[in-house]
Formats: sequence, structure tokens, C-alpha cells
Amino acid sequence: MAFPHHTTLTRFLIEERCRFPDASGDFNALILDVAMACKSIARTVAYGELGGVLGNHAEEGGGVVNVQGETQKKLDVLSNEFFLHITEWGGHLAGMASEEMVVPYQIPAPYRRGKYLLVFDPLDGSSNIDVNVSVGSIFSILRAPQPEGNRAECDVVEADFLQPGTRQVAAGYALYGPTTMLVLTVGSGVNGFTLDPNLGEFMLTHPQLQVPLDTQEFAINASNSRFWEAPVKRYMDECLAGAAGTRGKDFNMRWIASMVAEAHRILMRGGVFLYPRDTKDAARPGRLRLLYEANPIGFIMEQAGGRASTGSIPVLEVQPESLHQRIGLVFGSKHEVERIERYHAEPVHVELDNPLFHDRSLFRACA
Ligand SMILES: O=P(O)(O)OC[C@H]1O[C@](O)(COP(=O)(O)O)[C@@H](O)[C@@H]1O
Ligand SMILES: [Mg+2]
Ligand SMILES: [Mg+2]
Repeated sequence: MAFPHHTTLTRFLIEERCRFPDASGDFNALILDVAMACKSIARTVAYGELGGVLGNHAEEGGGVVNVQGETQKKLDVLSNEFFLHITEWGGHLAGMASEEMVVPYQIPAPYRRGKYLLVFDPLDGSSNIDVNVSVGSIFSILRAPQPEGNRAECDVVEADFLQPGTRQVAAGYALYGPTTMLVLTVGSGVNGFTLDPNLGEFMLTHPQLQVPLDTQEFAINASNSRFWEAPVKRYMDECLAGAAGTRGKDFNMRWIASMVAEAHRILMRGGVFLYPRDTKDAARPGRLRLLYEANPIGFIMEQAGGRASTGSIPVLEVQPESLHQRIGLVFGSKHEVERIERYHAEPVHVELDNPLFHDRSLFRACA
């Protein structure tokens, strides 16, 4: 019988821990619990209609809308439950926050006030569930601040979670695609593990992933183009002009509408993803959520030699203001993201080809 030749996630974590002889083991226990939650979600997703888990979550009186104003899917709710109940025991967590919960989750007694906070999007891309397109889970781990003042000693509050992405101690995602993968950074590069369905173990199959510096592939929801700001319009126009334009090369486009799947493609072969701030809805400065979408994916990109930005500044440097804050996000191949940042920093590009802006234009004549 052949022996499995890949390193398991457990062995990988133990070997990483050897670099920190004082570590208690709490961190590894937490990552293994998160991996267990992801395996449970993978299994549930795989049953699809046979498991009765597709469609919208409904309570008496109709569908349920989450804190984002989005209709919850049954699998959004189930995945959230898996994360909560598989990771809450053991004493490593002080609290959790998720896309599907308005306020932070308190760890039940007797395990309260562990060292870490877990923040997650239990199911990313869940609008794709009913059409059998890849979805995933995204997570971020922060250190729990020590409680201050006269606050109840064990409870976590929203302010505990409002830490910039630079303070993440680990981040990762699971992708429920043709194979289930777990991609993880503990701050020393990015490693990809594939779930062996027979052994039920994540195996290290993609060590030290690197995002190529350059790319000819972008991902953006082009239906929002009329709402884009000038630097994004300029960048996209140049990509679309292809070999005949200033970029001198043709670009390819992909849009899955599962950010986690786009992030994975970009880790594997490069690319740039944009869900920029736009003018569609003044109350929403972007579509994606800072704490459990932008920051963990941003940490992974930076650890793999890519870049993640709001368009203007590194996304990991943003000081969060609220748990469910939205933000413009651009990530992927470093040189493309830097170009987009440069366009944001430069004065607004005047479209000289547009007759309205020419010397003897309509505007000039009326001035
Ligand atoms: O429907 P749109 O505007 O293309 O948005 C797609 C984006 O929304 C998301 O699905 C949001 O995530 P959730 O499914 O967790 O709400 C991203 O994964 C994706 O990039
Ligand atoms: Mg999401
Ligand atoms: Mg989600």
C-alpha cells in the first residue's frame, strides 16, 4: 500500500509551531477547528439539492434578510452555525463576528475569554449556490484585546474587532469547488491544502504560493461601469483598448461573482480583481466588507507577493470604523494594483478625445 506523501495540515501546523517554542497550542487548535468547520460546510454544499440545503432561508412569515440587507440562503445560515459551534469550545476564542450576525458572538461558559478573535464570511458568493458555481468561506484571526474599565470581564464588544488588517495573526479561505481547498497564511507565506475526501484530511499540495507580478487578466463587474470613478474608468478603458492602446497588450476578463474563487484564480495564475468604490449608492462606499472579506484576502495577497488596496492606500492599513463596514477593494498582481493606485494619485485624466473637452468645445464657447 502506498503511503500518503503529502504533509497534513496538522503536521504543517506542528512544524510551524516549533518556530515558537513558547506557543501554547491554542492557535493550532483554533486553526484545526476552523478547518473542521470548512470540511463540514464542504460536505453539506456537496449534497446540494439532495440534502435539502439549497434556496433561501425562511422563517415563519417569509424570507430572512441579514445585516447587509441581503436575503440569507439556507447555506449562509448553516455555514454560520458550523463556524460558531465547531470553534466555540476549547478556550482559544474570546469572541466571533460574522457577516451573518449583527453583533459579536459571545463564547459560552466555561470557555470564555480566550486569546483570539475569529471573524468570518461563512459562505462567500452565496448567490451562486443555487446554480452550482464555486463558493467558499473566508476567515481572519486577530488577538483579543484585554478588557478595560468596568465592562463585564468576559464579553467582547464591537470595538475589540476594529483592528487594522496589519494586526491579523492568520487568515485563510476554503474553496468548495471541484476539489475542496484550504488556503492559509500564518504570516510566513501562503500555503494551499487539498482535502483528501477519503482520509478527510487537508494535505499540503500548494506550498508557498506566489502571485505573478504581471497579468493580462482582470475581474470586475462591468455592469457598474457608469458608476465608476475616473481612475477606474481610465484603467479599464486602457485594458479594453488592448494591443492597439497605451498598454500595448490584450487583456482577458473573468467574473465569477464569488470573490473567494476569483482570489484563488489570481493566486494560481495572476490577475487583478476590482470591486472599487463607486457612485452607485452614496450610503455604500464599496460592495465588499472590510473585516471578513477585504482584510483576510488582502493579507493572503500580500503574503503571496501580490498587493491589496482600496485604490488609494493598502487595504490592510485602513482603521475599521464598524463591524460590517464596506470598502472599495483592488487586489492581485502587484504591478497592476500599483498602476491603479498611481491613477488614483494622479490628477483626474482629461479625456482629450472627447469633443466636449476640446479647445473650441461647447463648454469653452460658453465660458
Ligand atoms: O453580484 P455582484 O455585484 O457581482 O457582487 C459579487 C460579489 O458579492 C459577493 O458575493 C459578496 O459575498 P457574499 O456572498 O458573502 O455576500 C462577492 O463574493 C462577490 O465578489
Ligand atoms: Mg462574501
Ligand atoms: Mg457570505
